Amino acid sequence: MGYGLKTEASFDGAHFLTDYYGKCENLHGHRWRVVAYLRQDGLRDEGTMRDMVLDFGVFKRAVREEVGALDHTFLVEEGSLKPGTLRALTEDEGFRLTMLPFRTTAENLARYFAERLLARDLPVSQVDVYETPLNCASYFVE
Ligand SMILES: Nc1nc2c(c(=O)[nH]1)N=C([C@H](O)[C@H](O)COP(=O)(O)OP(=O)(O)OP(=O)(O)O)CN2
Repeated sequence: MGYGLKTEASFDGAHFLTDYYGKCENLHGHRWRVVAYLRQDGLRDEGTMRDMVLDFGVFKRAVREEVGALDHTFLVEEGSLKPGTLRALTEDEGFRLTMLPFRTTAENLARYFAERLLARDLPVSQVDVYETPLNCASYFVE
């Protein structure tokens, strides 16, 4: 028993999968769709958020901020590009990179967003990341 909220945001970006043998080893782009779920046993009992899990406005702003931070960036797994390549992309070309300490799979991105939202004290229960309209990975918070 309990209550849930759901909201979503999307971001455009580029990535490639390290150690992947197939087309995804090449640099390519996605419009990633991120769906976040909150779950709580009871509702707030006082104040502006009485009888809510959380104000939708607070929830959607948090998700938009976390997701928007990656928008129009190149998601790069740390250690996957040579230092000279990184320098050329950032210093010479001025491209915006998001360095991540994991392989940039939809599964890892779902966990990444869940952890970022949990760090904001939101009662996150699940994050889904759609890499394409039909393919989705989920991370569940126990
Ligand atoms: N479990 C996962 N599998 C794959 C991931 C992933 O994150 N988790 N990622 C990829 C690639 O990033 C790739 O871009 C997406 O793969 P794919 O479904 O093959 O791409 P398309 O939808 O463009 O394929 P179509 O050929 O158009 O069907 C691979 N796997």
